[in-house]
Amino acid sequence: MIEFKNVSLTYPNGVEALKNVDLKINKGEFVVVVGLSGAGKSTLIRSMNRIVTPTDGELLIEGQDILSLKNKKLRGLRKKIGMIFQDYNLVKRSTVIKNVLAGRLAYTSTIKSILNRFSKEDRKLAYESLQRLGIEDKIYIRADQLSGGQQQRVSIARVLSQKPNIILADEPVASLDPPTSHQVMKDLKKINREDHITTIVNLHFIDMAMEYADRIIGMRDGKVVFDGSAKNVTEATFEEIYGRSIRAEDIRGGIDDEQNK
Ligand SMILES: Nc1ncnc2c1ncn2[C@@H]1O[C@H](COP(=O)(O)OP(=O)(O)OP(=O)(O)O)[C@@H](O)[C@H]1O
Repeated sequence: MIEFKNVSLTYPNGVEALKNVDLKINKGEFVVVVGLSGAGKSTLIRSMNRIVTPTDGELLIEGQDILSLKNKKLRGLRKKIGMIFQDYNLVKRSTVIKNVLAGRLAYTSTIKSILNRFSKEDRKLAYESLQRLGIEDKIYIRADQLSGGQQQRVSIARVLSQKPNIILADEPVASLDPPTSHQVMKDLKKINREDHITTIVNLHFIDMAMEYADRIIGMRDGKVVFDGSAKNVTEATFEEIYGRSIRAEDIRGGIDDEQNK
């Protein structure tokens, strides 16, 4: 379980990005965090693997307050949390398999990783992760030769090979076209269902949030202003979260294109 207890984060420039956040996220949940740009979604997600550190409150992961973790213990936390970014964060000039094996780095000694001596088990796991994403045929292709959707799938395979307990995805579909966006969300949901990995995804498209989330958390101005089952969410809920009416840019669309494929 992940538990935020009265968590606040003020950046050094004085911006209060999180204000008294209280949240409990249970194992295996698929949570989508929505809100306008600047609402604090990235800060919330990045707090959980301490890319940023809240300045107040307690943040418990499996009962442990992670806010004071340092060095080895912090690396231990990050080993079990997979992160997916909008821009994929791949080593573009490396092959797909090398990028996926990077998910094993926390389990491999520095010398072995420099020499590229990953174990047979690690290679098998990396290959199986690519298979689950349906891109095993790209194994020896350089990452920068792939489409955006394929690159995002490589980054998901890298996270899978890390064997995480939690996946954090920060706007994973923001750079993709509508049909590819749906495919990536389906991949994330499938992994969540099959492996029971707690998954927290930031999105700013309301139709995708409604389509894929079990639970939706709405943020505005650093605060959690909505938290509930996706089943009970309507356009009016988003208008309340956003504090304005819905616009075309809030909708990804494309679900029909995907179904017709
Ligand atoms: N490193 C930083 N230093 C100072 N202020 C920051 C930093 N990162 C984010 N902020 C500010 O904190 C607030 C919340 O930003 P955050 O990126 O968490 O929001 P968001 O909802 O993810 O928005 P977006 O979708 O635009 O990334 C914003 O006002 C932003 O300008």
